Amino acid sequence: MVLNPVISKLAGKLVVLASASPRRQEILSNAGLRFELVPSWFKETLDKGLFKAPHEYAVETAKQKALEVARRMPFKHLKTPDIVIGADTIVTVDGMILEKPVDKQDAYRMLSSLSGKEHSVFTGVAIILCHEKENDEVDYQLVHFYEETKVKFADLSEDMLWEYINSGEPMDKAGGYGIQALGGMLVEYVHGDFLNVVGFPLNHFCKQLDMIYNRLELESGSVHNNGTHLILTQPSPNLPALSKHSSSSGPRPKSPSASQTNGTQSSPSDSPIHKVKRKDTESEVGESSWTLVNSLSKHTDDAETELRDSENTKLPPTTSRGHMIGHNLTEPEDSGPKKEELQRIIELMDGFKASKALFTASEMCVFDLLQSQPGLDAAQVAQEIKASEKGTECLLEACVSLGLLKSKERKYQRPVYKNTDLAKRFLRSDAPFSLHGYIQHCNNTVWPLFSHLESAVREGSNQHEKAFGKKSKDVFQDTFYNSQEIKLRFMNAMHSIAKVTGKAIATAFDLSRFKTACDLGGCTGAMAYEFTKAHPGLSVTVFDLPAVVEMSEHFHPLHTDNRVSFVAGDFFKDELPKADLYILARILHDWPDEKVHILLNKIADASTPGCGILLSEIFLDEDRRGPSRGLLQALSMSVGKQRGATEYSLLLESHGFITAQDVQC
Ligand SMILES: O=c1[nH]cc([C@@H]2O[C@H](COP(=O)(O)OP(=O)(O)OP(=O)(O)O)[C@@H](O)[C@H]2O)c(=O)[nH]1
Repeated sequence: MVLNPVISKLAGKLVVLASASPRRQEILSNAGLRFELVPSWFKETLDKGLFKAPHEYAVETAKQKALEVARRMPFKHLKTPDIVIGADTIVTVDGMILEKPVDKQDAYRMLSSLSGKEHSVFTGVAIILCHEKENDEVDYQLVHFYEETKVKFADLSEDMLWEYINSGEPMDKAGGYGIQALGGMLVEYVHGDFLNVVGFPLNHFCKQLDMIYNRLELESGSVHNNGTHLILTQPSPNLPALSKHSSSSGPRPKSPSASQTNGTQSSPSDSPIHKVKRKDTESEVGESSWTLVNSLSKHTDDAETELRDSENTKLPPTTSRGHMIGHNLTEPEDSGPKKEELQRIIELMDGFKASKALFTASEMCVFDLLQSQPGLDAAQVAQEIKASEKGTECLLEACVSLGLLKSKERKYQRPVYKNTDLAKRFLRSDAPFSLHGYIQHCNNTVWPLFSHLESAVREGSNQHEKAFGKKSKDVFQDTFYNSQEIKLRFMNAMHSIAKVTGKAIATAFDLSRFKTACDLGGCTGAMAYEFTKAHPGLSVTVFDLPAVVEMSEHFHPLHTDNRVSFVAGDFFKDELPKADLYILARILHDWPDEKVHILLNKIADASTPGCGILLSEIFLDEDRRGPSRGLLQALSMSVGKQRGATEYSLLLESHGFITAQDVQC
């Protein structure tokens, strides 16, 4: 029996703790985790000046410790672990990073700098999930996070300091003290996770395991954390007769009681669903980010977020590990371009080439072909897709470098190609989680719009006319979408996204009290089917434009479920079907505030107390500096608007809905 069910998810897996720290070993084994100990050989010598914030340094060191072990084990231990855990603890005070003291004098300098002051303890943690491939290569999926705890020291007399140093305790401990032993006597208070100070943030670790094993699993696989949030809201019980309000398009008067009822939100500890948490209060659990690393390349799509997050806590660079020399508060001299900086810029410059290679391979049905005929060489593929041999070879090689295809070298023969697991799961057109439709939309609609980005920025308007020769005001109703082919393509895109994300959205909240739902703009019904699959007592009405409903039949002939029905109408003009729960998945960002008010007004009119709205969108950070995915999408949006959680909550509140729960999935 283990107390935490997520720990039990690791039973039967080869879990490796890449740490020599006896405290980390003790914390994890006390929690019931069974692991093998392989201390990391990584030397903690990263240049602190490269990091904008101390936690970035701790996280990077943790990553390097874990990666070193993950890479070494298959060769030196002749086995590949399933999971490798690395950690690094540092102390920060007065703009300095303190690690383990190198000698007594160093310990004295550290401890006297902590005397009478509050300082921060950061532990960066890296969890590496290793996936062995058929060709003996290993793919590494990297999850990393950090935790911050504030600790205040009492004023320390010289006698106390030296007595403590002479005890020998400080020497192998970050900041020169061990809070769990004699060092505890020096401490006035601790704000945050105590075990984080000792060397391992167990609670945050379990939450991450939960994310990995319970929350992000999509049937047989997992999805990348992409910054999509959901809000579940319900009308404030203190607003009487919601449905009796006039249906004017303006906001309803805000109820002063609406925000008070927020106090009843469930807490992260008693529910898997996190309560609404603003960025400025998030430090209790720190930040987490996900990076996918394969054996050849590193996709750092969250690097930008990390750099942004760090800007609030700039540290001057220290010159050596944990030493207090070099209180340099001025900018360091520019020593020329750093490898990491250049790499980031090059990744950005090349990003469009990677996208276009993926789109082209997908359009030319390369992934479908290699699914039905794995092991073709470039000439055979070229013949099948009716393309030049030279061009095909380049495309196949590019796809290999992007982790979409695998190639096998053969003696005196040309290499042969087959799909990677990623391509099998997401890129072939008949895969259950196929993104083929969405990729086609990106290639044929989004790409042309982005090629006119400069005009869009200059003119502040959408570039449909330049890109497609047709003006577009209302993308869903105007001439551009009147073509059957384009409409079908758009529906295909929405269908594939709904299938990939639907289960996570449908299961993010406890919806057991809702019996009927209405998926507004529910398109092909893919999302509705995920809801009925996940909730046996729920019936869902898909409400969408007549032309969409008519064509939706193409998408669900095999999945007929009598709990999913379709109603045709315009949600801005027509009466909405009655339901206990209204689903708004990827809808509101398409519209300006005036239109959103019209729609929310109509939902409020159709609602009775106890009804809810489930909102799924990419939420911008409160400072609107991320996530990039949302901000980049905004560049090609015509009339819509990307918003943050607070902005959405205020819009909902102005129509009498309180934000009950917010969850990221
Ligand atoms: O109050 C306490 N604060 C810190 C510690 C221990 O300090 C070290 C921090 O060092 P690091 O993160 O570099 O880890 P290492 O010991 O070198 O082990 P690795 O092999 O994992 O690099 C850590 O051991 C904390 O437990 C403490 O005990 N009390």
